[in-house]
Amino acid sequence: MGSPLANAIEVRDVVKFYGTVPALRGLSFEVPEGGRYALLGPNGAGKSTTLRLLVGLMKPDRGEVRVLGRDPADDYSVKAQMGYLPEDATPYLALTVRENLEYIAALRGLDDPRDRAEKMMDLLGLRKYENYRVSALSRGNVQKLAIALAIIHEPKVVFLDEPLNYLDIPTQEEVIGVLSRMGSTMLVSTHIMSVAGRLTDHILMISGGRLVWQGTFDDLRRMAKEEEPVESVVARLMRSVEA
Ligand SMILES: Nc1ncnc2c1ncn2[C@@H]1O[C@H](COP(=O)(O)OP(=O)(O)OP(=O)(O)O)[C@@H](O)[C@H]1O
Repeated sequence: MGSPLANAIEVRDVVKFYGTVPALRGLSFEVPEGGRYALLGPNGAGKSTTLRLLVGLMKPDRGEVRVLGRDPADDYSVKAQMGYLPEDATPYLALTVRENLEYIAALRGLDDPRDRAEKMMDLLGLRKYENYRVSALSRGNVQKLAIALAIIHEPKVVFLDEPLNYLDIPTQEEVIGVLSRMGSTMLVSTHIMSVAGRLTDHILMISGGRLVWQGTFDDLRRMAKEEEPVESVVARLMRSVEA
């Protein structure tokens, strides 16, 4: 479906209000198939809203969003090809780790939910908690399970909202390894530059509901003055827009 150069994600002139609060004010960007892009911006920039529109939970007030060429709010077949990790995702609290994985694998229509659950537990180091109810897990292990549930069906396009929240450093490395080995198109929302740098190779910087800059990490590094850390280049770009 589509040529190798097709865009997996398209956001065109999108405006979104919550009541009278503007969250997005004419946001546009594209992510090519197989691209690994970060949506980087300060608190309240509109990152989570953008992901909610892209997974079809809401519709834009103006403009359009497309995933694999289709409107995610109207087309259920495209949802089968997407994975979504919301911010602070909570799996079913009364079910065990294994039960959550098998249940979601079954709902996703996968051939062998049990096998798939086994695979995800091994991949994300959840095996020793397989019979724990979610309510008894540490917050970090809840996050790992939520990531496993988002990618259990090997989606073509993955939307991850602050995926490394709550994870300790070794676990972050483990999760970065798992996500990096996936061939999916990936859009990762974060306000932390180092998270963007570990998981993606292209930055979409947003502030105040608009795209303010985009480019690669090399582009950013080239913009750095002598000895200037990349984080400070990002802060400079954000300030230049707010001013
Ligand atoms: N349910 C809501 N009702 C009213 N306003 C909202 C709602 N959700 C978000 N907003 C507002 O919309 C704007 C964008 O919010 P959004 O959560 O998309 O930003 P964000 O970049 O994800 O922020 P954060 O990094 O803090 O999660 C903010 O001004 C926020 O206060």
